[in-house]
Amino acid sequence: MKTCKRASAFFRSLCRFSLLHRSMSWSPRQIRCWKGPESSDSLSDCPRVLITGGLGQLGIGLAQMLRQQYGRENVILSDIKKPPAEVLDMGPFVYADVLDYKNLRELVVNNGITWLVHYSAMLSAVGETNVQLSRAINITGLHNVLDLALDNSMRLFVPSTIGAFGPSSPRDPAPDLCIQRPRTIYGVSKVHAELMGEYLHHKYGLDFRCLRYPGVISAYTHPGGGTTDYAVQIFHDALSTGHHECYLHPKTRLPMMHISDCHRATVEFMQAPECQLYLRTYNIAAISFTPEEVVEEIRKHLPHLRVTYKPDPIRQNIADSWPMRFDDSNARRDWGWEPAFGLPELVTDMLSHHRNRRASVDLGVS
Ligand SMILES: NC(=O)c1ccc[n+]([C@@H]2O[C@H](COP(=O)([O-])OP(=O)(O)OC[C@H]3O[C@@H](n4cnc5c(N)ncnc54)[C@H](O)[C@@H]3O)[C@@H](O)[C@H]2O)c1
Ligand SMILES: C[C@@H](O)[C@H](N)C(=O)O
Repeated sequence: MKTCKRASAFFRSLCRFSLLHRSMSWSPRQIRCWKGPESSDSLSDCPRVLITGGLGQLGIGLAQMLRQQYGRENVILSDIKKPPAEVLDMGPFVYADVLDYKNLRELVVNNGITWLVHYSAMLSAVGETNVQLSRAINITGLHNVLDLALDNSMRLFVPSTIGAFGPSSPRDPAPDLCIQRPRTIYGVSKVHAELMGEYLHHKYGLDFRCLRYPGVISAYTHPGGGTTDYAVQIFHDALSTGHHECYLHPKTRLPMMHISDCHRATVEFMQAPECQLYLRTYNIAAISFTPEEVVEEIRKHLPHLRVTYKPDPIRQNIADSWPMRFDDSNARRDWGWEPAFGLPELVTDMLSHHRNRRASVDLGVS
């Protein structure tokens, strides 16, 4: 609770500062949203957060970052899988299937949830192998959380992705607003989420917030069946066997991001006062690289790394339809987004985490 009070005092003063700072150039919209220091924008109340699909690549780390700011008990992780013991030790966990509306509603009501982070999804590559299930989880599940968020006046975060763009979108860079005609069920469901959330925001005032994440790179958690997964696997392989077989062509460029940048962006965006958000769906960018470029950077640390290329038609096709770079200038302007990790920093950090981890369980390094 102490952490929580400190955090809200900090963000209250930040909000006041930013409103004062912007007073020289107030637009009519900014004036409308200034409701005084104790308005809901002031974040004076500590949020109670529920994360769905929390046992995948991203949920556990986000829960930890939120718990550091708002307290252990105020952030509930949920999923349909059984959590490992160390996750149970970190804080509250509950079973929640996003297809079960009644159970979700009970959780929200009984726990006084005010922020909902909707992470459950089937990612791009695995989604193409089971379109029906993907449609259920990604679209029916989304409708359930939208209804819940609206009925219970929650702040709702739904991540979108570079996969929400398609071959007819501008690819280098892809701006926030442009043609979006993705060719995967994953992409179609994410465009649907962006549009439904924005519609409910404009019609009923739902506090819907959505970031389009690049491919996320993490050392401690494994990716869940996406097209960008090679950029995580290559670090495991580099330190275990010293050989990686890449399923993408060496020159396939995609936007990527270190997991700690992704979590920080999410927390900062959730904390941003409503009056600063001119969009409800923002691109966020950090790095953009090809397999060839990440290999070159890893070889500065591990010169013996051997990489062979065997493009997989499904994932190559998906990657070729996605943006090569993201334009995130709106996020930088509106709520101050700035990544910390470039490619050299990301590679150094990933290798050092993997080395430490392998050493801690007595595994050698190739
Ligand atoms: N990881 C990335 O690179 C990336 C990039 C862009 C966007 N995103 C988005 O971020 C979110 C989290 O991604 P992630 O990488 O952690 O995904 P993940 O695939 O690793 O995890 C998804 C989780 O959803 C859970 N799930 C599946 N069906 C469910 C159901 N019916 N009810 C509740 N939970 C269910 C799974 O058990 C799994 O733990 C997703 O919405 C994803 O689209 C991820
Ligand atoms: C990019 C992102 O949405 C996910 N990592 C995927 O490849 O499907």
